[in-house]
Amino acid sequence: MSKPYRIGLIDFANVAPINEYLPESDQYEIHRGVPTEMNRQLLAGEIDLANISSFEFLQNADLLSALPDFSVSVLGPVYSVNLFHNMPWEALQGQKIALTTQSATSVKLLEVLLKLSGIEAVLERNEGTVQELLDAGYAGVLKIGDNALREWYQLCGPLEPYASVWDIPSGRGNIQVTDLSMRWYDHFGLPFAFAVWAYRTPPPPELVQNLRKARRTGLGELALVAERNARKLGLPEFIVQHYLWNFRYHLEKPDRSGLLKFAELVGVSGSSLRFSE
Ligand SMILES: C=C(O[C@@H]1C=C(C(=O)O)C=C[C@H]1O)C(=O)O
Repeated sequence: MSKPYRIGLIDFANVAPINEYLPESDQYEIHRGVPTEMNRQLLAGEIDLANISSFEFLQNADLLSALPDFSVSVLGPVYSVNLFHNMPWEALQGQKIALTTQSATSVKLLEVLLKLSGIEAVLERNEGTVQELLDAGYAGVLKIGDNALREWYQLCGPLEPYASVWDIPSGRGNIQVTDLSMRWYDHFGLPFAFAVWAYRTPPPPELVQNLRKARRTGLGELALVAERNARKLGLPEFIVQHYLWNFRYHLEKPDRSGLLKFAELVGVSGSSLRFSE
């Protein structure tokens, strides 16, 4: 019997509406991890297809193709890709910023956004809570995924279930939160695509169909997905529900335009990108 196809899934709540509904099959084997682990494993050939950082896809366009209709994108705020900083954005010039080790895309996005403001900061990988890292002398801390969402709510919450989005605070005390995809939107008016589903070996059609079915079921049952993940994260259900319904999972034309803009800014030619199944 030939080796089963290996798929890598990021175990963040933002992909739970797809991942929690992907059935087991003897056609494929499931691996799980944070984005940087999935990026590495896909490039090392340890897995065949994975939900990976869009920046890694751009950088390895010669090796990778992406499924044409899957992404983790947002238009405006994402709530889970946050720079927490204890001085104004403009004052970050020359300051130290701690970067999560889980991210490739968001680290590059931060670099792009700082550069657009003419800011050169000292970027270093370092893990810890936002408070620990600020106490250690960093002026900014970049977090993504579940940790970022939790730290954001800890700082900016509690919120009333029926509060207007316009009333969400963007920080507390001396800590401000810059939501990177919101800042991207302010610059370009485009969605930002954080992740795509990329592969080296074309996937069995059954897997692609199962991913599409999983997404449809998961989005249809979003309240249940939110309830389970809220429990896991220790957050109110309405927060996780709002977080999840805000994502754009289909890599539609606006998301591709955002991805192409990002490609241009990081010096990758859009025509080198392959989207097929
Ligand atoms: C929106 C997010 O997107 C994630 C961010 C990634 C990155 O920065 O490399 C990779 C995969 C995405 O799922 C998030 O996890 O908060």
